Amino acid sequence: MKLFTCKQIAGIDQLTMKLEPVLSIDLMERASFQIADWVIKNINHDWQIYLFAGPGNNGGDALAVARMLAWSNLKCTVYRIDFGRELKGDPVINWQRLEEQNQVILRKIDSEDSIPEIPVDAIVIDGLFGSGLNKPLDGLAKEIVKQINRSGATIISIDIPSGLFGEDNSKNDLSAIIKADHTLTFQFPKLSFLFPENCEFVGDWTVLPIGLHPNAIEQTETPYHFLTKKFISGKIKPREKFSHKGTFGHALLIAGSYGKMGASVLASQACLRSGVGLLTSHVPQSGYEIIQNSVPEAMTSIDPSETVFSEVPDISRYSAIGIGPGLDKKQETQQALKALLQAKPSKLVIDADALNILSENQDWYDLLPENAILTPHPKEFERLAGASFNSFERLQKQLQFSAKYKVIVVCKGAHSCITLPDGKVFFNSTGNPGMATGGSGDVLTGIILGLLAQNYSAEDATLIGVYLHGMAGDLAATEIGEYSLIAGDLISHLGKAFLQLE
Ligand SMILES: NC(=O)C1=CN([C@@H]2O[C@H](COP(=O)(O)OP(=O)(O)OC[C@H]3O[C@@H](n4cnc5c(N)ncnc54)[C@H](OP(=O)(O)O)[C@@H]3O)[C@@H](O)[C@H]2O)[C@@H](O)CC1
Ligand SMILES: Nc1ncnc2c1ncn2[C@@H]1O[C@H](COP(=O)(O)OP(=O)(O)O)[C@@H](O)[C@H]1O
Ligand SMILES: [K+]
Repeated sequence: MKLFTCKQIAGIDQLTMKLEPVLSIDLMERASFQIADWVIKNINHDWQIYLFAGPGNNGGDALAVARMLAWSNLKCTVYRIDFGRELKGDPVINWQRLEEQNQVILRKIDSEDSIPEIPVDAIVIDGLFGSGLNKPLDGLAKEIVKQINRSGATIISIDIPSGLFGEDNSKNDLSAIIKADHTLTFQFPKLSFLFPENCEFVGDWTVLPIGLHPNAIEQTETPYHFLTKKFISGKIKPREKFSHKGTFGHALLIAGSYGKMGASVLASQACLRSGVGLLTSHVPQSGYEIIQNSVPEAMTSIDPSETVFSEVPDISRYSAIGIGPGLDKKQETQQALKALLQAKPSKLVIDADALNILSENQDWYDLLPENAILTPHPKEFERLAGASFNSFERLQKQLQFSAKYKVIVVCKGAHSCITLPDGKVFFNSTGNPGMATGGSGDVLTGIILGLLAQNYSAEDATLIGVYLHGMAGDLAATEIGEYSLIAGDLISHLGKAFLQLE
């Protein structure tokens, strides 16, 4: 699914009106109906509803929603912010319709004194400002936001929490943003919803389709995408009847050190469960029995060192290489990693300590093979590319890194963010907090490696791998819950995840 900036969404609205065609007031009615329908289905009807309406179309939505909720006999009061300017356009029509309906209490807020006290057991519907916000809120608008946030009431924001920008909030006043419990957003999630620091404002979010025109969406170019099941399913290749293990590639995994062999075991098992033909796990001598006993399907390549990775094996027979989980950062490992990069493997996934070694030797970045896949978590990315003020800034750094070194970067998190050298960005939609547990990342490395070895392109191996990994986590969580989920559960649910994508 494409993701757009608020400005682009406004353009898509305009195009939809022309192409469908549909009048703006009717599009607002359609959007508002979706909100009202969700509210009616999801809230306690005995509770008092406080709707806050701003001066623009977000306020217009709130006015229409109030009318629709009153049809269902919900107890509504509308508070319209009055900056002393005349309402314009569709909000006027919706104000008139509300007056004519005469079932909703209508109030204006024109000073701090007229901001209502809101009881804890109320529902607030926030239609103050939407995608048309043009500067941080201040004055009366900010006071209303603060009062709503203080109330402890359940807050439902229309389209976007008022005060939050859809993309960059680096310069925003964070004390002047609604902290919603739920955000009901039209047609596309806004980019800022996908950044962890905005979770306190956005709460849970739901996308409500409002029938924006497919041609308008198609015509509007964007680098941003949200991974969907349909998109990923379309990339999975069926296994041909006469295929054999040679068809599905031979992966080499360089992982594990004395005391951290679990990383090698997890990544190896995940790689095998991802459909690879053959896997060789390169381990230090002390890891030999461990890997043989726990992953009998894998072949082994034994390092001369007792404890760490110190020497690159002959890489010519492998279709793809994964390196990093549990590797440690000893001097001999650092030199062996450099030697591997100098050998220019054509398909490479780099994770964990291999990334940490790289960040301590930044002059090696130029050795990174084109389309290498780097899978840092945010801290590892910070070591690679420097600190960022927030996730939006980090995304800019990630894009620059991908473009400069022609590599794919996966910055892992709740919505893992994938950047490609050509500037495309993909956010993941699967996964859950149960996956925030040691070894989850090792599993991802194994999955991506397995797909790469099967000759998926670096881009597809990354997108499928990240999506599948989160999906396995979601399937595991439905069975055993998030608390007890451990990395091994991701591996045991990979098969079911593949089945859902076939
Ligand atoms: N997406 C869709 O498909 C559809 C979208 N729809 C809805 O439209 C919404 C977008 O509406 P919108 O463009 O009218 O902007 P909105 O957010 O109401 O705010 C603009 C108003 O606020 C003012 N203002 C701005 N910043 C301010 C500030 N800091 N402090 C004070 N004032 C400030 C600004 O005044 P100005 O500064 O321009 O004078 C202007 O009056 C969108 O979120 C969705 O809910 C649906 O109805 C139909 C389908
Ligand atoms: N809250 C979350 N929601 C979804 N996925 C998550 C969440 N927390 C962590 N994950 C996923 O779990 C993995 C954790 O990787 P990482 O931090 O490298 O773990 P480790 O180093 O322990 O293997 C990543 O793929 C990340 O996207
Ligand atoms: K809003």
